[in-house]
Amino acid sequence: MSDPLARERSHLAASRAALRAMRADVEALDLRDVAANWVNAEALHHQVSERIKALADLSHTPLFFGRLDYLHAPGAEAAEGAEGEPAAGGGSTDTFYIGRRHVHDGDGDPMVIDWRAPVSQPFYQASKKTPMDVGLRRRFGYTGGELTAYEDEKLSDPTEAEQTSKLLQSEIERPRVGPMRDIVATIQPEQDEIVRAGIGGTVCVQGAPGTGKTAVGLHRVAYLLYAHRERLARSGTLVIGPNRSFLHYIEQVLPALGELQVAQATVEDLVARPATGVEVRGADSADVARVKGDARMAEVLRRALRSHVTPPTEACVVVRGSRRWRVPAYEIEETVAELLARDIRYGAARDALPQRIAHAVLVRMEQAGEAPDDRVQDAVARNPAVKAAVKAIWPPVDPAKLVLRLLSDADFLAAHADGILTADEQKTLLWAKPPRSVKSAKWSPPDAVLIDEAADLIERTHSLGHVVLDEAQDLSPMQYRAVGRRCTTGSATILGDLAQGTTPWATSSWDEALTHLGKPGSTVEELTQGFRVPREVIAYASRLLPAIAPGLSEATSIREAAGDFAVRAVAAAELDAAVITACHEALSHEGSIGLIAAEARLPALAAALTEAGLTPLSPGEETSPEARLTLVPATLAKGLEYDYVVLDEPAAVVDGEPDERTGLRRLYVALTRAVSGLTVVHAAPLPERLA
Ligand SMILES: Nc1ncnc2c1ncn2[C@@H]1O[C@H](COP(=O)(O)OP(=O)(O)OP(=O)(O)O)[C@@H](O)[C@H]1O
Repeated sequence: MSDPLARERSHLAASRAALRAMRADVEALDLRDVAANWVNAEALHHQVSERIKALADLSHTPLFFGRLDYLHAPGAEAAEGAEGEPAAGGGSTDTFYIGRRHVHDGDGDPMVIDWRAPVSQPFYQASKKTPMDVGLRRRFGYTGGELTAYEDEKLSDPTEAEQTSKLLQSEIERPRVGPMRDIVATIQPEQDEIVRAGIGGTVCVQGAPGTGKTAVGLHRVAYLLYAHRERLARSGTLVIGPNRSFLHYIEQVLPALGELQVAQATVEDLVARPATGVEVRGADSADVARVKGDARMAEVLRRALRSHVTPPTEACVVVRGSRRWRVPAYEIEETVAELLARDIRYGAARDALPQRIAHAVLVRMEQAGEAPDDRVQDAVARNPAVKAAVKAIWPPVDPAKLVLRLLSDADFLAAHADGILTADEQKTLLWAKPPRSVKSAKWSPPDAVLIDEAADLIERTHSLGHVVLDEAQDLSPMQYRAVGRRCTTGSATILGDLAQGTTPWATSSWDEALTHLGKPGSTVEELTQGFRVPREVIAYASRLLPAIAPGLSEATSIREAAGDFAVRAVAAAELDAAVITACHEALSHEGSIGLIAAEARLPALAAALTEAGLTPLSPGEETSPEARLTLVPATLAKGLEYDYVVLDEPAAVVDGEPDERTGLRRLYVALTRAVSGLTVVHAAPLPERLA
């Protein structure tokens, strides 16, 4: 077989056979004798069935997408994950095929190396300048699961010129259908650096629209799970996104990379039941939400909580048998002062107090010649007199009740907010009509965050091993704190774009956000290469940058296709019809279509679409060849992308927001969703900067 393509195809066939054999091996496992008891057996069966699922050979996802021929066998450290004699297919012992998962033959020798293994890294990082001991890098092209092409770079050959990869380019240009897909075959060097950054540190990524932030964050989770599997299996990982439709859009990326265990949530989910026990049914005006989301609220809550601690006024007298033991008030007071000064969690201090009082009793017993042991101390700690004293001094506090009182009792609020919040701010916080109970209160999302903060002051929140926070620019300081306390002992990947901040409290600096997250001084990386938006379209959208985020650099576009771009002015009476025409035009192309419009325009557009026989999908709903058009409220467009975008009435999108800057940022988001074409249709004048 001298034809290289035929040789590669035969390696693919052999690898697939090896994968089938691996799966058959697992399926054939006899678990009856291995598991000692029923619970073990259940757990084992579950593990095995997960493993069988993970070993499925998916015909539409190529088993490998690249190959590296090293000049020398890689050292032991680099070869981790590639143990055994490497693939024979390439004829050399230093040839490695790179794929989504590890595949080995019957002797345990690798046929395909996991893209996350150290040996695979040069596939993403090596260049003519730094060949990383790689002689040949080969990329494979597939058509419907068939290996049909390959492309070589002789990295260590000085006579060969650096060239851009056609396969890479066609992958980037490929039309989008359905949910987000992985980019494992084409991760770029600057992206790879973020993906493989160590688990110890938090990384923050600022990037213009379409620079791959979301993609990088998801691949980073997959990488960390590979490199620190056991640790993260114990502590857990979580991806946080702005809303359900966004999470739905990204939910298949990690499973496609073989990672089925990563939880996903919105920030609202984090602090909703069961974390706080309250149901969110209300909403706040921007003014109220801004004060509630301010970091100073943390100090108000802390003060309010600690105000429940009341120094004892009388001695604690414990009766045991015929004897009475008396711990004087001043002694208990000293203990209380010491616990307060230690600044441990309110609940932990409350748990410690009975033991401390009991210890004081024990000291007296010993002084009286008794020889009490630990059991006596425990019994004294549970004594009704001690319990009553603790209840009076350090009463249990319910976090929701604490927040309820702060928001309804002006004096209580003033007592703890004076010097922290202005009188006006305090007034803003107070409910006009205080609810009667925690249950009947119409809690808003910012309230739930306050309750979550209070709950953490009482009892430490469980920390995960790694958290990815996407669209991070939109969080309030209090929300950052809520995310931060979920990774106090772990690390985080923070992804966002300051120009796309559309909440009134959107952050203006990553350093500030990182401080609220509890990760001050973490590295901030910037991505500027755009993979989504065509050049002309990104240039048009970037006209808004000086107004919405001065100082941020414009994204470049590495897409070769110029893209379709049109701005159409029509008479007001023609607007709906012109939008429908633009949708029909878009539908004549391949791929997904997004019609983005202001909330206020949705009913009219939905009616016009229905009349035209076009039934639109909702954001996050899966597109299919029959249904490719989604009607997207501008408020939900963030993070999503469509091949063709029709943008309805920019002025209405701007007017839909409380202030102009937020409106223009919303418009910037809407303008940057298109992969292949954008048509702007308007009747009202365009915002000045676009006109
Ligand atoms: N290295 C790459 N190879 C191929 N496609 C890529 C690459 N990086 C990103 N993309 C694609 O570019 C598009 C934009 O990526 P992504 O959504 O991650 O960008 P983003 O920076 O999060 O954008 P936004 O700021 O709009 O949320 C996606 O379709 C993604 O798959």
